[in-house]
Amino acid sequence: MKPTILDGREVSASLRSSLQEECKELVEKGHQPGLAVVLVGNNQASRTYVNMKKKAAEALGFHFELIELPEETSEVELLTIVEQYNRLQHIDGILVQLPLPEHIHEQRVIEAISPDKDVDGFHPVNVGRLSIGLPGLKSCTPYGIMKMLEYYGVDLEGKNAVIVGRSNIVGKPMAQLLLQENATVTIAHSRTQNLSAVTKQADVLISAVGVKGLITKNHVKPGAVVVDVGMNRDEEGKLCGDVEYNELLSLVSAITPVPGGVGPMTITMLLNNTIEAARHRLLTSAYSYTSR
Ligand SMILES: Nc1nc2c(c(=O)[nH]1)N[C@@H](CN(C=O)c1ccc(C(=O)N[C@@H](CCC(=O)O)C(=O)O)cc1)CN2
Repeated sequence: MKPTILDGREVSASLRSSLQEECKELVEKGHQPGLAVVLVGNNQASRTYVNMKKKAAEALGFHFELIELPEETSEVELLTIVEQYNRLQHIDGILVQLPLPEHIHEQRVIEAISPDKDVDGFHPVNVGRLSIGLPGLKSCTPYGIMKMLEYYGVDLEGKNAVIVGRSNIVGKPMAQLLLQENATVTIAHSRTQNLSAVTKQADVLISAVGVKGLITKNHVKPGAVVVDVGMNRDEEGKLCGDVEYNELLSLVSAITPVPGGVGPMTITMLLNNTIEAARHRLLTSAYSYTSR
């Protein structure tokens, strides 16, 4: 039987149309959701992603500000800008595009963003809240994967979920989200012994490593659901994931393509988080929207 292709563009289109309605409601209440994105330096891929964020945010009706800073920007200058945006009442979400130039300490910058405006979900307060099941802003890529699995009706209850990769941005929050849905979760990583023996246990296998061709048919149990978070380039410069997609089509029950799988969900969940942040600030803060 043909596998279900987990189509991130389709899921994104559906979620974005609901988010557009939610944005309209907030505007009618007197507040336009505001997103500020900071781009430091000349990384071309980062510039592409930031432009995609701008286009998506404006299409929904958000107020969007792009703060472009030169490669030589110091950490102190960047921290000062983040602190300014923390105080701006018309800004609900702040995102600093990663990676940052090497002379800037990424974690210090992440921690400078107010947790209430941390639409990437990377601040330790949000990470901690996720780990104990409290509401908070969630990391966009794993949150998007959960939305995708929900859209396609993938049952997680009691299932073996194996995540390959233990990054703070994808692997670890992915584990927390799957655990919340009662999956039995394993995180494999670069020191895992006999990786294929571990991944073959997976009903749901998520690869978030960034190594082209890492996951082959020898790593996958027949009928598994496979989610590819990898963003790699092949010899011709074409975008590809961690998973040997074509080889797995006859083996799996569902699979994400690259491009067109997880990637679009990352930006959709950023939009979702900005709306969540705006709603939360509207409910909890005493500030007046007229003070903009
Ligand atoms: N502050 C952050 N920095 C980075 C994040 C992040 O979530 N927050 N994630 C990645 C890059 N990223 C968003 O910033 C991102 C990557 C890829 C896509 C995407 O839609 N990819 C498309 C293909 C696009 C292309 O052709 O190049 C796809 O997979 O279909 C969206 C967002 C690192 N930095």
